[in-house]
Amino acid sequence: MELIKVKDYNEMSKRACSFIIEKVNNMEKPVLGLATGSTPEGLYQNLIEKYQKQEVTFDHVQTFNLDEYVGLKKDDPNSYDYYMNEKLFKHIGIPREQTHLPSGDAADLSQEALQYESLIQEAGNIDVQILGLGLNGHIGFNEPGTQFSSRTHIVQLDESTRNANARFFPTIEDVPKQAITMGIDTIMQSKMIVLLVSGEKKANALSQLIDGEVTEAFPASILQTHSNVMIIADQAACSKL
Ligand SMILES: O=P(O)(O)OC[C@H]1O[C@](O)(CO)[C@@H](O)[C@@H]1O
Repeated sequence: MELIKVKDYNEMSKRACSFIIEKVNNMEKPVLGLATGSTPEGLYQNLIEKYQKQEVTFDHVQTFNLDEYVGLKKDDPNSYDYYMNEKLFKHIGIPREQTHLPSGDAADLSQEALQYESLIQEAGNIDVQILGLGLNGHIGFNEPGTQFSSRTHIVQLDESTRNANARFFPTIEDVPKQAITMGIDTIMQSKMIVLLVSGEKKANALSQLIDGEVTEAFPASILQTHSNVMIIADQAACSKL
């Protein structure tokens, strides 16, 4: 794993943006894996600015998001579909049919999970997967205890994850209890992984990811075994290393 230490959130976002643009501009058909949460918002803002300055285009790009809440419709302001559209897709001229998220309101969620896996394979797998880091070591919505061999599946969200994400919802009761997420093995099949980590509250998790044992009790620890991982982390997040 390569660790790039940067000053703060802005630097992290800019660094990630330059890296993605370099890939997108130099690949014929790049396949990007995207994440939600607060961490990548700065990256997406930077990408929008670069698009507006005509330094990058996205019409040849396909995207696959990590996860989606179960039970929310695409137009629900708390769905990840809505988040991605508002914070990135509608600003960068990417054809919506080239963007993919698992559908959290599919009638048959198991079938949806299988189909999502097939779509990723058909696209030739993910070239660069952007990841955030959960406080408990989750990646995507793969909570502690998830098998490393997992593929796209339905998960019960930990109370700690529901609490951490409650800030986006009117009340904690409104936070869904389930999600559909790429599995750990799905994420690990990405050719490259870029993990973004910012803030002091992530410092313990980052230290455990880098120096802890590889265990299903801390899902992100599996990244130690991937051959091409770049971590871009700010000073606060690196404070326990
Ligand atoms: O970036 P945040 O908001 O700290 O979230 C970290 C991770 O947790 C999730 O939001 C899921 O809880 C992921 O999508 C994200 O990568």
